[in-house]
Amino acid sequence: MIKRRQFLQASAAAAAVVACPSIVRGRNLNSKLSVAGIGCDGKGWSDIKQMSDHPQTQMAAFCDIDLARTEKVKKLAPDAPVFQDYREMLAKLGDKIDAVTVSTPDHMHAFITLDAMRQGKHVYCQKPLTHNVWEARQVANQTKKSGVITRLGNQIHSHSVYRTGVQVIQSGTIGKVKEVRSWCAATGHGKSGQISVPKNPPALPKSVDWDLWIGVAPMRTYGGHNVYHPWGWRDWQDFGNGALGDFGCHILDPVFTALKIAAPPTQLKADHSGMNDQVWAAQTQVDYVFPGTELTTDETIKISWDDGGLLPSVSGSHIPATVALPKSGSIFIGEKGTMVMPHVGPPQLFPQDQYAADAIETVESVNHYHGWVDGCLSGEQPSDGFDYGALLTESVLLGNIAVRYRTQNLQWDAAAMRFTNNDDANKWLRRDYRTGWNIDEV
Ligand SMILES: NC(=O)C1=CN([C@@H]2O[C@H](COP(=O)(O)OP(=O)(O)OC[C@H]3O[C@@H](n4cnc5c(N)ncnc54)[C@H](OP(=O)(O)O)[C@@H]3O)[C@@H](O)[C@H]2O)C=CC1
Ligand SMILES: O=C1CO[C@H](CO)[C@@H](O)[C@@H]1O
Repeated sequence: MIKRRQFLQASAAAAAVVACPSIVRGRNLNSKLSVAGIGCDGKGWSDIKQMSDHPQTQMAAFCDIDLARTEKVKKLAPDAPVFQDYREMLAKLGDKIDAVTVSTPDHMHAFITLDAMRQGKHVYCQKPLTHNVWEARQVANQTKKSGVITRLGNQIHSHSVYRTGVQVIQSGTIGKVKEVRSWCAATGHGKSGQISVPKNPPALPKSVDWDLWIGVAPMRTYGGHNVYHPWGWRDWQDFGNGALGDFGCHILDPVFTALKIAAPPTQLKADHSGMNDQVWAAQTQVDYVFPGTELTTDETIKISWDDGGLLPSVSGSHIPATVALPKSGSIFIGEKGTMVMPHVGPPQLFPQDQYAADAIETVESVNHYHGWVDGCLSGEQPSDGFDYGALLTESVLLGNIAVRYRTQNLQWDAAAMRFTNNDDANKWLRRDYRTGWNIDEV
C-alpha cells in the first residue's frame, strides 16, 4: 500500500493531466464502461449490482473503508482490486476507471464526487448530493467544468409511479398548481438509538479505517455498531441531515420535476419538536416559498414539508377529510382537482367522481442506473444530473438551516448565496473542514 502523502501527490498529478474519462461523451460506443464502486455495502451494494448488470459495463475496482463489507461485491468481479481509500484507488488505476458510484454516508459525498469529477470521471452519487449548501454549489460548478455525465441516486425519479405523477401534472389534469404539501413518516433521529455521544463505546472493529470514515467531519471516537456507521449516521448533524435530508430528495423530486422548479426558495420558515446540537429533531415542519413556473397559478408557490409522522392538513384541497393519506408523499392542490402522490405508489385524483378511471395515463418505469450508464456511453446527460441534484439538495438543506431558527422567516438570496435577514444563519451554509480534508472552492 502506498503512503498517504505519496498517493495524494500522485492524485494531484493525475488531476492535473487527466481531463476526461477514457470513454468520452459519445465516443467509443462499442467499449465497455469501466466503473469503480465507492461504498460497497448498504445502498452501495445495490448501486454496484445494478451497474454491473448492465451489459456494457465492467467493474474496475471496489472501495470501502471497511474491508469486511466488500465480500458481496467481490463476487461480482473477483479480479477487480479492492481499496480502503478511494484516493489511492483513483491514483493507482487512473484512466482505467471511467466512472464511479458514490454510496458513502452523506458527509463524504461532495469531497469524493468533486475529486472524481476533477479527474474526469462520470459520477453517480447518492442523495442528498451534499451535506451542506456551499458544497452543492461547488458540485454544480465542477459539473459544468468537467462536462462528465452525472446522476443523483434518487432512483424513484425513473419509477413508473413518479413518472406518471409528473405526467398528470404536466398534462394539466388538475389545472395549474396552487400549493404543494409534502410529508414523510421517517423521524429525524432514532436510527442510532442515541441523542448524545455514547460515553463508553465498544472497540473499533479491526476491518474499519475510522479516520477515513470520519473524513471531512470533526474527529470523534467510534460509537459502536449502527451508532454512526453503518446506518445511524443520518441522525447526527455532523454526518447526515435527519429525515428531511434523507427523504427530501426522494419526495420533493416529483414536485420539482412536475412543476419544473428551476430556482431555490426565496423564503422559508420552520419549526421542530426539540433538538440539541448533536442530532436532528424527531419532527420538523418547513414552509417554503419558491418562484412560480408555467405550471403554477401564481408568481410564487408554497411547498410545505412535515416529517416524523406529522401529516399535512387537507383543507383547501379536493380531498375529503375522511380519506386516509399515505404514510409519506405529496398533495398537489390544483385549480380543478388535487393529486395525491404517494411515496412510492400510484397517484390518486380528487374529487374522485370528477375523474374517470382512465384519467391517469400510466408512464412506464425506466432503469435509473442503466440510464446513467447509457448516458456515459452515448454522451447524453440523463434528466436528473448534478445541476438538478444540486438545486434539489440546496432546497432541502436550506430547510434544515431554517429548522435551527424555528418560526423565523428567512429570506434567501440565491444569487448571493446568503440569507439577507439573518446573518447568523449564513454560518450553516458551509462547515469547517478537518485538516487534510479541505474542499477547494470551484
Ligand atoms: N436511493 C436510495 O433509495 C437510498 C439511498 N441511500 C443513500 O446511500 C448512501 C449510503 O447509505 P447506506 O448504504 O444506508 O449507508 P451505510 O452506512 O449502511 O453504508 C455506506 C457504505 O459506504 C462505506 N463507506 C463509508 N465511508 C466511506 C468512504 N469514505 N469511502 C468508501 N466507503 C465508505 C461504508 O462502510 P462502513 O459500513 O464501514 O461504514 C458502507 O459500506 C447515503 O447517501 C444514503 O442517503 C441509502 C439507502 C437507500
Ligand atoms: O429510500 C430510502 C429508504 O430508507 C433509507 C433509510 O432511511 C433512505 O436513506 C433511503 O433514501
